[in-house]
Amino acid sequence: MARYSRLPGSVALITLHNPPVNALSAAVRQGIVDAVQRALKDPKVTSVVICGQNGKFCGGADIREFAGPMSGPPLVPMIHAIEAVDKPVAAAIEGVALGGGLELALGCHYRIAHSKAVLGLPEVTLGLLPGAGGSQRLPRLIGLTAALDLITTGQPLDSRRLSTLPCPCPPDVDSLLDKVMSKVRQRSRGALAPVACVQALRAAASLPYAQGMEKERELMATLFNSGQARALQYAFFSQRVVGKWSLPSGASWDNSTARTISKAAVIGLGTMGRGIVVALALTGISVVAVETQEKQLAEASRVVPAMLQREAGRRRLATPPGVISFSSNLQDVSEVELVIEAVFEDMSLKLQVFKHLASVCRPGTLLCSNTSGLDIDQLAAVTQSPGLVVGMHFFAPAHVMKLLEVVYGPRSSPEAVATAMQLGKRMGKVGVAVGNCPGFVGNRMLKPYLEQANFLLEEGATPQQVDEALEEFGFPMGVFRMSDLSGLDVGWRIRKEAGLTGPGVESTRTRQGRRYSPLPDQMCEAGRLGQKTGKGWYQYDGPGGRVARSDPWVDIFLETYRAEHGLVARSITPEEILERCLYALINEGFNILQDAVAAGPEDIDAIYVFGYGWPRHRGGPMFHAGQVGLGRILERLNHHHSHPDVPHLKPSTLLRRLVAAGSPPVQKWREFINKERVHSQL
Ligand SMILES: CCCCCCC[C@H](O)CC(=O)SCCNC(=O)CCNC(=O)[C@H](O)C(C)(C)COP(=O)([O-])OP(=O)([O-])OC[C@H]1O[C@@H](n2cnc3c(N)ncnc32)[C@H](O)[C@@H]1OP(=O)([O-])[O-]
Repeated sequence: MARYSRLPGSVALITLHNPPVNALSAAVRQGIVDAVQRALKDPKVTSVVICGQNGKFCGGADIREFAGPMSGPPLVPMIHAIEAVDKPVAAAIEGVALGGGLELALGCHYRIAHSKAVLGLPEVTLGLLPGAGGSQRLPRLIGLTAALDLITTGQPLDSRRLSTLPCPCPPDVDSLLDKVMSKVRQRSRGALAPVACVQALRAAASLPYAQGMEKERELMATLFNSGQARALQYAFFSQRVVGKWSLPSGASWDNSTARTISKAAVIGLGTMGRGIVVALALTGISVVAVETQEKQLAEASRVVPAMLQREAGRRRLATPPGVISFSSNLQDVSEVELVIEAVFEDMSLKLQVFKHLASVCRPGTLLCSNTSGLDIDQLAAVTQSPGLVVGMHFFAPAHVMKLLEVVYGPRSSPEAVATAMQLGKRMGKVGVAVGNCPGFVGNRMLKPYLEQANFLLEEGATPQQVDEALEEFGFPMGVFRMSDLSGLDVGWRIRKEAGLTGPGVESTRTRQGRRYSPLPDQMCEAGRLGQKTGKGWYQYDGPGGRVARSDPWVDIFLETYRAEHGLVARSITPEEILERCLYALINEGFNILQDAVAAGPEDIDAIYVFGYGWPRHRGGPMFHAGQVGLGRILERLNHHHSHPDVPHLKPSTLLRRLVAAGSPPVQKWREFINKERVHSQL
């Protein structure tokens, strides 16, 4: 027989009871069948354990029964039925698990054995074979070679511990490990942990257990004390910290209520708009996708459903995607709860769209702009409810990239911010609430970084040198390769709109009172817009080509430019490239914290890790500043700033104050900034 009992809580215990070895007699089999049924029916039971009475799991089929006609439930379907139940079943093995006993355990979902337990399939010694699934399940569990040995000899085994087993390896183990190592190094450039993981597994494959453990200990000690582990753990927490957003008004994630959106609209179906439509639909939201240009609308109606299908398939979604309806008429957004405008990055066009939306949408509709840096307040000002306007700055491709900057203005309501943040979360984004200023956080910091990269070209560096230094640091792509990918004309248009370049603007190296490098403008004027034209800072196989090769044209172009402006090329080290580009970016990060555009360093770091390719194992720019040492950053900024031809590196007041306060760790900066603000030091 088999006894059924329910342990305190939710575990059902089935105890085989048939002394002396709990052989699987007809009565025991019947007992197991009944007990399993009971466990399944009891809603309080969530898992089942099978064990044997008196410290013996089971000695196998009852050999005595073989002599006569079989009665009771047959063993094979009984074990099948156990394997098929949807509550987890574990075999707790003490003493022996032999023959049918081990086959019963193999049908369970988990097996746990006492160190002194003996397991085996001795049927062969009785002129049989393991006929209750043992010959089929065991090789699947332990591999063919070991199963062959066990089943053909019938020899029992001690219950082995993993530490006593050799590591099963393919014959070409070294080439496998070499291949994985080079893949890992390429994928996670400069990251220590993935490399150490491969080294630890190499030790498992090639060394006895004790030596393998020693290697594991050594590797772990190195990782544990590395800055990278601290950076990655910081990145883990900063991702969570940004979800707990707060606004200067005191509104925050825990005192603001978000609306649940079920119907939304996207205006403008260029690259960004299409990605946003897909991202929304993937969450189950019904989307009205509006595009007024006929050609663009026809193309989007063809491309977007395919994108959605591909992405839904890739994510194996539980929720079916929302329905997308395409329209050329802005009037069709009148019934939605939220609109995301994603038209061309042109203020007058956006203002026009917002005015139109304000008249078409029903009162209370949230109006969001996917701008990468334009003034949200200006857009809010042309609507009846400025409180319902926020920026939702997505990153291309919008259905893939994790970052979402949620931009609030002084008039944005907590409800609007909470709704945009919650919507971002539903889309699987890392939403970061940021204040309104040109470029918000990400692009505002990018500007001095790009400026320094251009100045470095003027002073003697090549695009390759700059890119190599940045890629060596851990960026997936250097600044010039990235610029070729996204198109040089994007920045050109913005600079033209800002009056920095274009017809009538004098070609000097100082514009609007600041040093300016016209190099990128001149590249655009020469038709070199990047990958799309097959030529940019690099040359490609043709328009749309992906493989960047250095281009002698660019070298001559730079030499001519330097000659025209009387600049003498000097040799520039990778260290200087990193200092000039990264410290400029970091310095702007301090200005942003000082201006309260970002609530804390974690917000900036999450933005850079999730949206700008900052290597995660370096935590983010602000964390990196802490690791380099704030004093050192300040000293290098001062050094470069004092040079007459390296402008825009004046150290931020906040950085100076932090250094004066003894460079507190990054986790203390928020508190420090708040205190300084109270005492009006910032
Ligand atoms: C369509 C068909 C489907 C078929 C399904 C096939 C299922 C399966 O693959 C076939 C099997 O399991 S084949 C089975 C595979 N299993 C095996 O071959 C295991 C055979 N058993 C052993 O090797 C040893 O008995 C143990 C190591 C279990 C205990 O050793 P120990 O502590 O020195 O004790 P001890 O002194 O040795 O025995 C004590 C008493 O128990 C008695 N008894 C024991 N097993 C019995 C059994 N299965 N049955 C009945 N009785 C069994 C034993 O006779 C003795 O009785 P007695 O009246 O007091 O004299």
